[in-house]
Amino acid sequence: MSAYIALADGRVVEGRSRAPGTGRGELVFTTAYTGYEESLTDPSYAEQALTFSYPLIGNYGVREERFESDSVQPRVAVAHEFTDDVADWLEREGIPAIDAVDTRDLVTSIREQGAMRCGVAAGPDATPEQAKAQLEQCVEMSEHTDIGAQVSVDEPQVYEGNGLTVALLDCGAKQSIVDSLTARDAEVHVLPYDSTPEEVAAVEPDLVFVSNGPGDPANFEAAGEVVDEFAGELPIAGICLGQQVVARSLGGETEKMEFGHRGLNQPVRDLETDRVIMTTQNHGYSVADPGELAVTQVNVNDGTAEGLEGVGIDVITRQYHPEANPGPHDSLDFFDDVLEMAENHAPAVASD
Ligand SMILES: NC(=O)CC[C@H](N)C(=O)O
Repeated sequence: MSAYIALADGRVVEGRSRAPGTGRGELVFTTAYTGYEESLTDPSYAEQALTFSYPLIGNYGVREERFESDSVQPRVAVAHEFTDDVADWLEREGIPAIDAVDTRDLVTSIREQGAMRCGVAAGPDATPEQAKAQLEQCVEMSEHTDIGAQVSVDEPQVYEGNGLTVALLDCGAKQSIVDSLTARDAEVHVLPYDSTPEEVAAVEPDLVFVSNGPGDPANFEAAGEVVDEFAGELPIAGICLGQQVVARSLGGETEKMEFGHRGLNQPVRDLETDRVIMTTQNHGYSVADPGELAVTQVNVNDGTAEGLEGVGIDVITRQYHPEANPGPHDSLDFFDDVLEMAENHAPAVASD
């Protein structure tokens, strides 16, 4: 069965349909060699077409306990070869999947021209024209202004715990972030991405935590207002989109990267200890100006900001994914550090 990927550069790439349908999104690639279940369920991939550069995807099956959310998040999946397990899963989820593609060539195009819009058509009756029609409807990432609503909870959800209370602004949070906090006894209130400062204050948090999420951080204004309201008063943490939202709110700026960082072996140097750790990443924007915050960690490959900290205020953020899933566990201590910051933040814990 045939499949077509129409690229914004005018090319149409032919492959084999492994799950039928049409779709569109920003074509990006990940170099992750494991963790396809986690990547395919990571809400940060919403509105994207995900290409795996690793040639065989699916060789250890599909197990729900490894999912980061309850559905497949990219709009399209592309690989050199998908196993039947993964192809069947994507078909059940209605996500077009295409393999038998020269992914080395596709990745080279993305590296040279940047992440680009694409449209796909896959299945017995698929035609290049259908793929091109999808491409025509495909908008730039920053134009998905309602993307938060697609991935956030509608109503607050509470994970009970005996420790500190965390208000987690769910901009498309991975389950592992919640799990990393509850594993450290925190009571986690997962709040809608557009919660007001009053709604956040109502849970009496010891820590405000802005999650990862898809698309342009400029489209998460409400989360920025929460940060603006509480910075200096309550400790603040952020991961990935969370770092970007926090930086923007505190006088910084973000910019779109050429093709982003997506993989499991991005080296990050801590400027204080000079130690290098391997990190999991999945982002297409970066913090170009940290505003009031100090850059404490940088990417060894391109020098982009990987960690930010407050100067005189309790803020710690990371551009990479300390929760891993998939990927290395080098930076799990981030969760200990932010909870310690919250524990030591003098006015946060009421003494009746
Ligand atoms: N994983 C994330 O949180 C991604 C953040 C943002 N959507 C980006 O692409 O940069």
